[in-house]
Order: sequence, then C-alpha cells, then structure tokens
Amino acid sequence: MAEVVLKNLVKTYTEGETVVHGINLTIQDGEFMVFVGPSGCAKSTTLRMIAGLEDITGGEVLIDGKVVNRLAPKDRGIAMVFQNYALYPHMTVFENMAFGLTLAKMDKVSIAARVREAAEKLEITNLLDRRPKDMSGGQRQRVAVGRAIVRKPAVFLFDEPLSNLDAKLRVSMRLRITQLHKELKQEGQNATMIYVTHDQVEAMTMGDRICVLNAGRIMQVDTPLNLYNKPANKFVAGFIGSPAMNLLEATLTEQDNRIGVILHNKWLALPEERANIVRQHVGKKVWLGLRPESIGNKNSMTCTPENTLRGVVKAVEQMGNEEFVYFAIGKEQYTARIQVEAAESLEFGSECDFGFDLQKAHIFDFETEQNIGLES
Ligand SMILES: Nc1ncnc2c1ncn2[C@@H]1O[C@H](COP(=O)(O)OP(=O)(O)OP(=O)(O)O)[C@@H](O)[C@H]1O
Repeated sequence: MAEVVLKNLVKTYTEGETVVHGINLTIQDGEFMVFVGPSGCAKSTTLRMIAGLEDITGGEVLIDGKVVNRLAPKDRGIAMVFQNYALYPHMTVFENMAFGLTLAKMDKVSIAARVREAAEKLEITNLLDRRPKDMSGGQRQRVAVGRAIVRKPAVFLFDEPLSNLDAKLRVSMRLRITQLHKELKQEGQNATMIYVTHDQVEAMTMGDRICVLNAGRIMQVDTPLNLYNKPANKFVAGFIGSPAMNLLEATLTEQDNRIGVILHNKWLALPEERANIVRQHVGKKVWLGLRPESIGNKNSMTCTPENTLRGVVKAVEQMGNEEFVYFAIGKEQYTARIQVEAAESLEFGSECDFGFDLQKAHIFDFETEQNIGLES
C-alpha cells in the first residue's frame, strides 16, 4: 500500500546526456500506472530510478511519503518483474519464489504457505519442482510474477515483462496481471503497480492511467479513454491508436461566416460546435487530426460536397470485421477504417470518394502542437 511520487526527477548518465528532464508525477496508492512511449524515451530509466537500480541525478522519489533516493532496492518495499524473467537457473520454481523470503529470514512454514498461495493464484502449483530451463517462456514469466507476489510488496514494478512472449501468450498474461491487480485489491492488498511497455495496446488495456513519455518528458497522464478521445498534443494523438491518427497540415479559414479548413485546395466546413471552439485561431496553420474511423466512404458515413475528397487507393488490409483502406490524395497518404458491411471492393489504383467527419476532428496548433480543439 503506497503512493509513489516523482518530484522533478532528472537523470543524466555519466556521458553527460540528460535523458530524464524533471518529471513530476503522483502514482496513487493502489493505482495501475503504465509508462508508455517510443524506444529510448526513458521509460526503463525512470522505473529503475524508482526501483533503486539507477542513481538519481536530481529530484526525489517518494514511496509512501518517504524520500527513498538513498535507500537500497531491498529496503524500498518494491518487487520488480523483468523482461528476461531473471530467474536463478539452478533453483527450482519453489526455491526461486522462496528466495527473497529466505533472505528476509522468514520462517519456513510461512514461506511455504506464501509460495503455495501465489502459485495457486498463477496456476503454477504443478511446476514448483521444475527448473526454469524445463519451462516455456510464459511459465517462466508466471514464476517471475509469483516471486514478486510472495513478497507482498507495496509497489510492483514491471519492465516490459511480456516482450519475450508470443502474441497469444501476451494477451493471456496481460489479463492475468490486471486480474491479479484486482484480486489483490479485493484481498485488501492495495498494490500499486507501475508497468513499462512500448506497446500501446498493453497500455490501453491495462492502465488505470497511462503516462505517455517522449524524450524523457511527460506528454500526458490520463485514463486510456481520455488519451484516445482528448489527446493533449500531436505526439499523444499520433502515438495512441492503431492504425495511427491521420495528421494533416491545414489552415483554419472563414468563408461566409463559417469556419473550415482548406485541404488539397478544397474548403471543408467544420461543424458549428467545433468551429466555435477554434474561432479565435482563424488564419492559423494547424494540424488536423482524424482517426481512421473518422474517414469513410459513402456507405459508412454521410458524404457531402463539404466533407468529401477524392483519393486513389494504395492498399486494403482485410481485418475480418472491418478493413483498413490506405489511400493517397496528391502526395499525402491517409488511412480509413471501414466496417466490412460498408466496404466496397476497392482495388489498388482505383479512385474513390472519401468523407472526412470533421465533427470528430482534433485540431493542434501547428507550432506548439498543443490541442486547441478541446472544450474548456
Ligand atoms: N547505462 C546507460 N548509459 C548511458 N545511456 C543510457 C544508459 N541506459 C540508457 N541510456 C540512454 O537513456 C535513454 C533512455 O533509455 P531507456 O532504456 O530508459 O529508454 P526506454 O524508453 O526504456 O527504451 P526501450 O523501450 O528501447 O527499452 C536512451 O537514450 C538510452 O540510450
């Protein structure tokens, strides 16, 4: 049970390169917080500073109200699960899971009870006598999670724990970890979990809140749905969502008292409520963000001369229930996501009219890249 607070956290490696630039973040007691961002954005470095595996250059880490900058990892009340499992190869599963408790000089009966309880939770009771080399990757990772659980830590830290597993196992393990978080809560162990991943599907499905990082800075901290529906800036808009949001250069213009954007030399009207929010920015260059599901054909949305552009189909990916249509207008490439009932049989090189649902448009300042289309 612990709140984790990062105050102006800075990391400079000895080579002099600052990779974490003053991060401020409060992770609430019992919260499942995901750190997500592209490779090299300092997710792991930040997590390792919380764990005590990396020196802190500046700022503070507080766990349960106490500054832990100088505490050894074992004294921080944390348990960490790594991508490579980090199991002892010469020990059985039981011994691996018991190891930390033995070091902490817990009595043997209590250790056995804790290990069995955790093994049952993770359905690995039948593996307790095996050694890591005789198990699959998924089983090893369950043991690594089990080793963390037995210690009943206040804070669980996960560093890309599912990256070495195949796609199907990743899905089942991610469910298991989120269920574990809920089960522990039910049992009164309000475990705070901090989970690092570069996989936005993991981030969206697991996190109570997600902290999106880029180049050592926080871009946005919010619930999965708010990140998707109200991205604070162009970076978050482009990072969260698959296929990625279409981001188009446009200029906000006024014609006959109505506000719209000029795209490919055509004026497209913004619906009135959207127009009112960005009225003060008329004349400015902006990034117009449209999710693939906000672009469609005449069967999937209302297409009018004021929201339609003609494009050339470059590729179609069939997903079963829907298809992703990649098309070009001039040099720009766009993605539309169309439900299979509405799909036309579009072939490479064919021309089609695509409707742009500007009611759902996200609008970002061209220079600052901040979202200027949010209702205040
Ligand atoms: N020991 C080190 N010495 C110097 N630079 C380092 C060290 N470890 C990491 N870095 C640098 O710090 C930056 C952040 O690395 P970090 O591993 O935290 O990123 P990440 O977001 O976890 O990336 P990935 O998703 O690829 O694991 C990178 O530029 C990396 O090269």
